[in-house]
Amino acid sequence: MLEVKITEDIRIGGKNPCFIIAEVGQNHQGDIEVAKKLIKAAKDAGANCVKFQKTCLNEKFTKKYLEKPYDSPNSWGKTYGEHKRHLEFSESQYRELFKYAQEVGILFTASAMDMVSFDFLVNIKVPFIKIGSGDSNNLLFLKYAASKKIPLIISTGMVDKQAVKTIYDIIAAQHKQFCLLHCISAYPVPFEDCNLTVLQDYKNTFDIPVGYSGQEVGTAVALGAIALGAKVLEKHITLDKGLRGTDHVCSLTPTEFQQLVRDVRVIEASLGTPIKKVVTSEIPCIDKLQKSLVMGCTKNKGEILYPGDVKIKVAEPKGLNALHFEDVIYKTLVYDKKEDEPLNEGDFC
Ligand SMILES: CC(=O)N[C@H](C=O)[C@@H](O)[C@H](O)[C@H](O)COP(=O)(O)O
Ligand SMILES: C=C(OP(=O)(O)O)C(=O)O
Repeated sequence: MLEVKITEDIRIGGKNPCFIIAEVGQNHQGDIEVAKKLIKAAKDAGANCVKFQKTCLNEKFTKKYLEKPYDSPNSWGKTYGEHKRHLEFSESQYRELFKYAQEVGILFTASAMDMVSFDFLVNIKVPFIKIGSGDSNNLLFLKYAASKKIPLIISTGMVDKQAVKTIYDIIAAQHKQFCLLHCISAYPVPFEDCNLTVLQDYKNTFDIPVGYSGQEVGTAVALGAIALGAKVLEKHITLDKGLRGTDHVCSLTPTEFQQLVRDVRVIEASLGTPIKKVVTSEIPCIDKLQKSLVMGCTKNKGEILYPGDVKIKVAEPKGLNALHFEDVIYKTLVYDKKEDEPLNEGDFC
């Protein structure tokens, strides 16, 4: 499988650990100090990257859409435009956050919600750009993004497999430095809609790293994604799930995020090899509790071992591994043997 190079030291895919993105999105409430707290929380939780959402409102939305009333407990204004303006950081605020993330020591990026935002992110030199599910049908934008040759992580919510193949073809025509994330765009996603096994299909279809962007509640599904081979994992992070905003409900607190990262690393370590074998750590238990072949009764040299004469027990010293039961019966004893004595190679012929 191809690897995607994010920095000199960080690659996605292959045998590299899963790349974990803490998605701040708009959980900063439009407050740069909250945004900084979330950057620090992402770093402390062990995420590889912290991500925001960069939008140029007039590029992403029509004027009419921005004038639409947004009457919702999650709203920051009377209209959708007012709401989004409250949540959008300026370019200089983005630079400040980028610098802060560098000071804290965590990769920083954003999803580009339109071409103007894409150019801005290229300009400030983020290591890669995320394209969210809102653009999974935006073939013009995808072509544009591909032409810029910057690594991309692309979510695939709100479209079917045919469209995902189209996304793949568009980017792959330019380069293969991109990942596709399985994603269901609902806030929160009901568990039965997560369709996590899509990841297996992505893995079988595409020769690039695939991952998961999860909008469901909690961490269990994300961990399932790791077991299914996700090489990128994105989850929202929040300081408080009770805050105003559409995404808090499906976000993780800093403590939960930290637990998630820890659990991801445990699962990765535990996936190991598909070849079933006895491993070194089992030897003490083999020595202590694995069963072996012993005499079921006392018999003398020259007598035949019938099935009822051989028993399988935990013994000290050990006899032959009990898997050899069939090899022993109907053989002739070459020594006298007492009940419970182990049976070893050389004891019969
Ligand atoms: C599809 C997409 O962009 N989804 C994003 C990423 O998950 C979300 O964060 C939205 O920006 C958010 O849910 C919008 O909420 P509101 O409409 O209340 O600002
Ligand atoms: C919408 C986004 O992502 P996703 O589709 O993965 O939720 C985003 O990153 O802005």
